Amino acid sequence: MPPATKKLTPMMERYLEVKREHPGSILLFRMGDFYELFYEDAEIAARVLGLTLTSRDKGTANPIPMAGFPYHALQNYLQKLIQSGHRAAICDQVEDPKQAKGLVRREVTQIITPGTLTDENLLDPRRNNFLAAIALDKQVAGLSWLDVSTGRFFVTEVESEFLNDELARLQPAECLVCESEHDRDELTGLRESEIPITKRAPWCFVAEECHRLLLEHFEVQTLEGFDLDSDQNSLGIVAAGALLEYVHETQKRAIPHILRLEPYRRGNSLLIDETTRRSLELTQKMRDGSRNQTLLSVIDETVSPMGARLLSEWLSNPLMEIPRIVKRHEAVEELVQNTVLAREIRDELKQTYDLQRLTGRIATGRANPRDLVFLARTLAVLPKVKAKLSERSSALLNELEANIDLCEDVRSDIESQIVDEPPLLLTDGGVIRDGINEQLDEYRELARGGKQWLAKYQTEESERTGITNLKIGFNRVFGYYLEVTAAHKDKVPEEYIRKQTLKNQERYITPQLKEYEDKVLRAEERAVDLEQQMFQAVRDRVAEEINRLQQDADILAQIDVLAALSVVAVQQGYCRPEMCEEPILDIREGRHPVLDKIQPSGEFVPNDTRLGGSTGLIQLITGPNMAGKSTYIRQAALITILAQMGSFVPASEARIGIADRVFARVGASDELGKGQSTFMVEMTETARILNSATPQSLVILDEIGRGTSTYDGISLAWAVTEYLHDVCHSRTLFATHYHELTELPERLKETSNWNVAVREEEEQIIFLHKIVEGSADKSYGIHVARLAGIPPQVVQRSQVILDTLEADHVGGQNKQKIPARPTRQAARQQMSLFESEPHPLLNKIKELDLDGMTPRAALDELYRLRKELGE
Ligand SMILES: Nc1ncnc2c1ncn2[C@@H]1O[C@H](COP(=O)(O)OP(=O)(O)OP(=O)(O)O)[C@@H](O)[C@H]1O
Repeated sequence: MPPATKKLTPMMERYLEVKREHPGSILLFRMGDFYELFYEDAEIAARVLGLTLTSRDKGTANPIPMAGFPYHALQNYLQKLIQSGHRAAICDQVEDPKQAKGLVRREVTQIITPGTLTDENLLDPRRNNFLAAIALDKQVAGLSWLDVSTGRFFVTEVESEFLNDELARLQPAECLVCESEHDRDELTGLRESEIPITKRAPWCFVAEECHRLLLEHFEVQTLEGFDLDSDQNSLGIVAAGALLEYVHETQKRAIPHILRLEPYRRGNSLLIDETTRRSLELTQKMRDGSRNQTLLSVIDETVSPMGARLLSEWLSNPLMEIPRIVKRHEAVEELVQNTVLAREIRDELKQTYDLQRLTGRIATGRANPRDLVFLARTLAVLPKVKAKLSERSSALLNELEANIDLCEDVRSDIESQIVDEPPLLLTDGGVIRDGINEQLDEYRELARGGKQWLAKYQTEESERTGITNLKIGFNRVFGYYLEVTAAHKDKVPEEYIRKQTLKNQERYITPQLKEYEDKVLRAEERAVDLEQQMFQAVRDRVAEEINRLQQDADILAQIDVLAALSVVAVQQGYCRPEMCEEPILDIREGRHPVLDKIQPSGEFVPNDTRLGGSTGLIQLITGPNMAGKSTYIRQAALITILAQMGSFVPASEARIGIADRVFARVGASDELGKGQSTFMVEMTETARILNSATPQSLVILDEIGRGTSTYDGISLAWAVTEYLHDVCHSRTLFATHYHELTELPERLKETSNWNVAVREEEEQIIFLHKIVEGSADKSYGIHVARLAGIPPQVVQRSQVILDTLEADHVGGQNKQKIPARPTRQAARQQMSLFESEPHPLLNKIKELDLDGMTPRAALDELYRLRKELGE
């Protein structure tokens, strides 16, 4: 910031004023054709955006650091700023510099933050970009989330302990919290996550004010119409109000496309906590957070961004009510059976644009001419989709078809006025069609035909006055003029007004020429102005129909998802699951959807899974490392989730009892950075399962108790299984290496032993990946260690130790001592046998023709070899 004593120019004064009003944002200050940054902002921009750092008032005692970029590169630089975790305030010139008296007025027209992006260049088309807000009470949290680009706005209240699960589901791009609540324990998870947090002043979270803001925005007297009771949902309303306040502040314009506040009820969908979501890799890979090789990536066959976002929502919120699930299954089935229909519908959907985000831009007045044309093209698809869906047998497809609003009026408004291929920018002109506005046609005619008129005027005047060499010229000072040489001076008519006298010529103007000049010169400008007005009128008219457009967007998204699921079902050979209320899981020839897709066709070994009903509730799965235990237990969870989201499942047959929650505790997650030990994390997660699992839940456990001493581990795993059996009574798949646990089925009637078959061939183990009844007798861990490249010396040594331990275990009393390990030298020699080149004598021995030698010759050879060795 500048030293107080320094006298600044009025523009820099304005800059500082705006900067003070927007603390925490990088200020992009429009100056002519550039956006300029000053002081610390310039230094940040130089670093983050790679701009050259220069200075204003160079050579003075206090030069101001400065950096800038051309205005048309704004989107590019904004993207980099946002991605590097900054927020940007865009300060534009809000009056025409030509008409400005004095300094051009500049105002911040938008604040860009990660959660309030609306520009399509800054958004991932296949993901929602949620802004979330949290309001805390003692045990409850109000949570609200909104995608400003589409206008979808939700609210809920959750017990604080489930806040992280909800955030993991939503993956917001930015989260608002009250600055006085920022450090509270409930927000530890949020603080440790990568979600950018924006602290807001406590006044943004005042309940009455938040409530008032919502009423005002939706222009309603009460929120009951949204199925929200102000009292019961007060914390949710605080969060929603605080969120809306922030959106107003950053968008700086009306946001009429936010039409509804939808209450979200946690209990209505299958609950999947944060750990489970991560462990099962539903939408993100555990290791790097990428989308590749996740469940979402293998089922995402959608052809539109709206469909892609909805599919991800369905996957994140699988349903609980059978009729709703079955309705989706029926629709998918109809499309599976009619692949031609599915293909044709998808071909139509490929012609659509992102209707939800287009609508958002239209409503906020940010739509450009192309957006309107894209909207019209999307609407043009509606009658075709509607026709294809007419008279279908499934209820959902029928319902969607019936609700499609063709919006022909909107489309004809656009098509009748806007050209088919308009320029991106209104200022380029040529947006509105010819022949619909006389004034506009005249301007255009003038602009195009101006030169012809001048030529005609010149000829006419020349003939009329007899000035044969009369010429029309133009200069910047007084525009168009008629030029007469000295020889014809006396023929100049009275009405000519002399403007300039040169050595050999005189220059004149006439009222007609001026009138025409005025028209020609300004025609283009006026045409553009008029086009702008006409375009805005069309846009405003379209904006009045947002409700209908959003409904169509939602319908197209659903059709896209259903068609995509049908394509997956056909391509991957999925079956329609039968849903039931009883807590059973009966999967025939089930496959892991991701591995099945990435492995070469036919290599994945299908397995049956049967839990509940007459079969026991709990399966203990033992078996060698690498055999496929984790894969098998995860596939059961993934199949349940797929079924409940409305998809077909990778199996030949499946009967699935609705699950209220799916829990997966799989391996050690990398929480060490968060100050917790691996074992602590494992136990915390297990505690959570035991405290929340119900007889409707499905529990997937992989290796409980591994992070502590063997006996502690076994004892914990044992007791956990008993608790799940006796108290939770949940369907459970438990993969373990503790063979001791295989005694459990003798004591717990709902428990059975399973293992993954392997075949031993000579030294080799062949993994068959087949789950069979009974317990495994060996782990083959050492074998797997060898496959993984553990040094042979370690492998051998571990085999010796294992043999001793096993003998102990079997022998009971007479504890054997683990044999001492080889000395270092011996170990080294042993190593050298494994690792270095074979000794040259070995080859000589190998090459001896023993059968062709006499005993004497053999003895001689032996002496010779020994001598050589001695040397
Ligand atoms: N049913 C199957 N068909 C084909 N390949 C499979 C199958 N199940 C597992 N695999 C392959 O075996 C690998 C190991 O599987 P998985 O991780 O499930 O083994 P595991 O028994 O849990 O091992 P560990 O006990 O070491 O964790 C998988 O990455 C996959 O490549």
